[in-house]
Amino acid sequence: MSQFFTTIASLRSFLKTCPNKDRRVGLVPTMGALHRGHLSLIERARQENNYVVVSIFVNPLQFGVGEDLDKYPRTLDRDQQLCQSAGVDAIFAPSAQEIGAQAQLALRSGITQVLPPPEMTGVLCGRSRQGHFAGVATIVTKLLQIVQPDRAYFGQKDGQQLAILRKMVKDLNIPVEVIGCPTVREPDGLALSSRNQYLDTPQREMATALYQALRQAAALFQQGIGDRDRLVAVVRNFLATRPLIAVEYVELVDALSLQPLDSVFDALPDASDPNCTAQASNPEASSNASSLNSPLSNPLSNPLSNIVHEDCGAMLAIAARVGTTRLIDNILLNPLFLSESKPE
Ligand SMILES: Nc1ncnc2c1ncn2[C@@H]1O[C@H](COP(=O)(O)OP(=O)(O)OP(=O)(O)O)[C@@H](O)[C@H]1O
Ligand SMILES: CC(C)(CO)[C@@H](O)C(=O)[O-]
Ligand code: BAL
Repeated sequence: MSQFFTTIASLRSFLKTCPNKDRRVGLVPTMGALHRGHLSLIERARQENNYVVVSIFVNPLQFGVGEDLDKYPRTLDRDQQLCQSAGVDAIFAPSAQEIGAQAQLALRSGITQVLPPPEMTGVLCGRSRQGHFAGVATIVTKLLQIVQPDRAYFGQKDGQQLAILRKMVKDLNIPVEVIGCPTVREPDGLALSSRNQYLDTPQREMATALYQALRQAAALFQQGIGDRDRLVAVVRNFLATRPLIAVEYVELVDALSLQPLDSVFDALPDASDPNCTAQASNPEASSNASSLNSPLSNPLSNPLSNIVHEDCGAMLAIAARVGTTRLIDNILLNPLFLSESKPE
């Protein structure tokens, strides 16, 4: 039975009743309107912890003025049922007042903020969504303080967010392990997203082009081409033929630092980062690897062969409007594997 909490005090009391010895708490932060992407995070948290907490909070701090805060889908009853079936122990669904985050940052929310480095927030989505990642970092810090989990789970679909939260946890010495989880897709490849609900039928059909375009670039990479301009061009050319799609950006960046790359092969591992230096013999990491059938995937001939963590390497990322709906997607390009769920 999933317990349901709307106050910080009641959630904390519940967590205190969980036996401390061998207690492992996994937190899955969400904005609700749960789908199979969220469920994959919950499933992973279930496997790795003995208590799973899911937070459901549509966070005003991370919405800009004119964005979709008011119309963002809110499906709490259904979310509760899904959490129940997925074996979630506690759902935390506070009001904005309870969490102390009533207003958007741009409207002077009056809250102490966590500001990620501008180098990471000034690129990709940060260019058009000013203040968004400060809003995310601030609320995630609050959730981590409230729940104090051992592990927190985030999707690779929001790759910039994942990189920024990894950096935040490291820089602020927050005692939690950030776990990145692969993007879950519809059978035609579209990344699951709560905002897909905004698409009408023609838009939904065309939205699948985002992933198809990324796959074109992945195919080029499989031939050993890591050059930024060529990878970006193949994505842009593919999308240019889709009238309902307006591209905001297509960029190749380092998946951890988010800095622009001229080539996939410039995404060198950070030797000080244990996430990036796990050996290829690590069975868990190796099992995530999907062969690229490329000479580059030969670990012996490849200087990046020790990069096995699923969100290291280069990230080829897209943001685009499909009609009026803004969608994002990305793939990881890494000589050893693509960290992607394949379309079913
Ligand atoms: N398709 C997906 N696969 C894996 N994880 C996902 C997927 N979609 C969302 N997530 C992850 O779920 C967590 C909660 O995301 P959120 O509630 O914003 O859902 P969303 O579908 O990303 O919504 P939005 O439409 O706002 O982008 C985030 O860590 C996000 O990366
Ligand atoms: C991490 C998060 C729950 C913070 O509000 C949100 O940005 C999301 O759903 O990705
Ligand atoms: N999953 C990211 C939430 C947002 O776009 O606000």
